[in-house]
Amino acid sequence: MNNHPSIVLIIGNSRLHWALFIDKTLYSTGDTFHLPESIIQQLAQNPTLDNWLTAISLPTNLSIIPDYPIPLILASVVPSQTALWQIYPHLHIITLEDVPLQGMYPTLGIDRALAVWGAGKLLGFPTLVIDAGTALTFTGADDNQCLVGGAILPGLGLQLASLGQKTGQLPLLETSLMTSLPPRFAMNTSEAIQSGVIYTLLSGIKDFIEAWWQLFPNSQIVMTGGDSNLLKSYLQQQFPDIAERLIVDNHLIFQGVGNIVIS
Ligand SMILES: Nc1ncnc2c1ncn2[C@@H]1O[C@H](COP(=O)(O)OP(=O)(O)OP(=O)(O)O)[C@@H](O)[C@H]1O
Ligand SMILES: CC(C)(CO)[C@@H](O)C(=O)NCCC(=O)O
Ligand SMILES: [K+]
Repeated sequence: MNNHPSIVLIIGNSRLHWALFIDKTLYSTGDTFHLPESIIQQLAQNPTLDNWLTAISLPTNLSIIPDYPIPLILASVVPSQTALWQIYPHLHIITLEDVPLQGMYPTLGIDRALAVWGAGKLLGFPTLVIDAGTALTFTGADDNQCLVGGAILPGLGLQLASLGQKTGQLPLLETSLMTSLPPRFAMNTSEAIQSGVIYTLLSGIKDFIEAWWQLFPNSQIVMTGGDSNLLKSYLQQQFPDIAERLIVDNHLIFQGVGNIVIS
C-alpha cells in the first residue's frame, strides 16, 4: 500500500479526537465537539477525503486528494456516539480484541488499552499511562506486555464542574483560566476551590507514580489527555523531580491505533 489515507476517530466523553493517517504515518490531528447527526449522514453518503477535511477541518497540504471512499477507524468509550457512526460505509470499530495487550478485563476502556499499548510500543514496557481527560485514569502494563491494572477518578474539569453544578454557592471554574498554582491556604472562593482540587490531585498523582515505581523502578510514565499540559506544568512547580521523569504525549492513543489496526 502507498498513499492510502484513513481517518481515525477516538470518541471520548467530552470531545472527539481525530487523526488523518497516510498509510501507517500519523499525518495530522485535531479535536472537535461531538458532531451533529446531519454531518455524520453527509459523510456517510459522500465519504471522500475532501468532505472529511471540510467537516472536521483537519490541516493538510496533500498535493493529490483522492476521491475514493475513506475508511473510518473508530474507538469509542461512548456507546451512544458509536451508534451514530454505524451508517458509515467503510467503518472499522476497534475493540479490545484488536489490542495485543495481555490480561485485559472485559470492561476495560478501549482508550486505556490503546494508550498503554501505544506507550509501551513507543517507549518500551513496563509503562504507566496517566490520561488526564474527562476522567483521569492510570493504566499500567508490565515487561510481558500484560495489563497490571489502574485506577479511575474524576478529571480536573469534572471535579470543578461537579462543585459548580452540585452546590448552591460555588462558581463554575474553567481549567482554561488556570495557569499558576493557587495559594495553598486561600482567602477567596475561587482560589480555595483551585487549591483543594489541584493540590489533592497533584499529591494523588505523585502517590500513584511512586507506588508504580516501587513495582517497576525504571518504568517510563507518560501523560496524555486534554489536561496533560496543565497538570505537567503544575507538577513541575510542585514536584519537579517527578515532573522531570514524566513524558507528555498527546497522540498516545493514535500511536496505539497506528501500531495495530492500519495495515
Ligand atoms: N479546547 C478544549 N475544549 C475542551 N476541553 C479542553 C480543551 N483543552 C483542554 N481541555 C481539557 O480537556 C479535558 C478533557 O480531556 P479530553 O478532551 O482528553 O477528554 P475526552 O477524551 O473527551 O474524555 P475521556 O477521554 O476522559 O473520555 C477537560 O478537563 C478540559 O479541561
Ligand atoms: C474511564 C474512561 C471513561 C476514560 O475515558 C473509559 O476508559 C471507560 O469508560 N472505561 C471503562 C471502565 C474501565 O476502564 O475499567
Ligand atoms: K458513563
